[in-house]
Amino acid sequence: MVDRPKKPSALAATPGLAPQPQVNITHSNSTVSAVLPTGESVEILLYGATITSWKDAAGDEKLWLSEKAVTDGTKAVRGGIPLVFPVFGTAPDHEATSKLPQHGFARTSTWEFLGKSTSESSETKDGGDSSVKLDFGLSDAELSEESKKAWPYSFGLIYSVTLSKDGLTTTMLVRNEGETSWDFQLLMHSYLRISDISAVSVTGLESSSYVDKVASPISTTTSPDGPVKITGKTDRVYTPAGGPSAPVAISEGGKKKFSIVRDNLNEVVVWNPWVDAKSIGDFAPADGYKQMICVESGAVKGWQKLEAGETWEGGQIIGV
Ligand SMILES: O=P(O)(O)OC[C@H]1O[C@H](O)[C@H](O)[C@@H](O)[C@@H]1O
Repeated sequence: MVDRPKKPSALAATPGLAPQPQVNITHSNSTVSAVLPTGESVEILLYGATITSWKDAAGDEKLWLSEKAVTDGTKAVRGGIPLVFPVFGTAPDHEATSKLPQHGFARTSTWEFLGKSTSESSETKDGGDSSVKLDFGLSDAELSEESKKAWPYSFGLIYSVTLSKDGLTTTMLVRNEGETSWDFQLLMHSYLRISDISAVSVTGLESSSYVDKVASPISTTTSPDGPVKITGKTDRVYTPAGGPSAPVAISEGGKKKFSIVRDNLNEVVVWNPWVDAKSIGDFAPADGYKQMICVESGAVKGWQKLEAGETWEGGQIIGV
């Protein structure tokens, strides 16, 4: 060993590394999971970059996942946070995306894990990392031949999932890597876990224009000046009057459970299939609709246009 008589005393006293998040790739490379030193955790399936679990420090699950969710990469996951891109629903009248299946290909493509970054916060007493950011990528190179044929554009997506003790942030960067312009829709389809839908109310959607997809014919109307209660099958696309930065809050029994703030995502889709859940093959238990509410942040009204080389970014923070 090299003798260092002039070794700086600070070096000699350097403490061990502060607690770091543990990030693991498990299940034969199909899942990425991270646990903060404070106990919060997240799990992301590379298939669809679908967040399938998000737990708080006490181990309580925040997301609803169907008991019959298929997680082997053969079908979009029923629950968690699937990603909708480049089309919301189907768009038979929109030439460029008309050949794509419902909600596009992002949720049924296998993403690449690009790595993690951490950040420290003085709030963490022991100086450990207070958040972890996990990045995932998808480009046309990774698409199935079928998807490439249906949507023949060059693109790059970077999806970042940031877990902190205060909540979960998901952001998407969309880049046009090709030489022609194209347009897209995008949605973060969050299935939030609640205990009893009859006790839930949603604020932040008051006096806002919304498309009621359950009404026949589908109609656009303005919501009343009060919280939204779910009392039957609900499928609505709101454009909240307060804009993306005004929180949409989900309370249960008067207690706030989630608060969602958006960036560049102007719409909020509220979905609960109610008793029709029994006709959704991978939705279980059939009365599981009582324990979930989808409050989804998206850019789904009209289209986001990207010229060659342009980048677009949008995201949400789900606070607890
Ligand atoms: O069954 P999926 O294709 O996963 O779609 C589930 C739901 O997604 C969104 O919330 C749409 O607004 C609904 O119309 C749709 O039923």
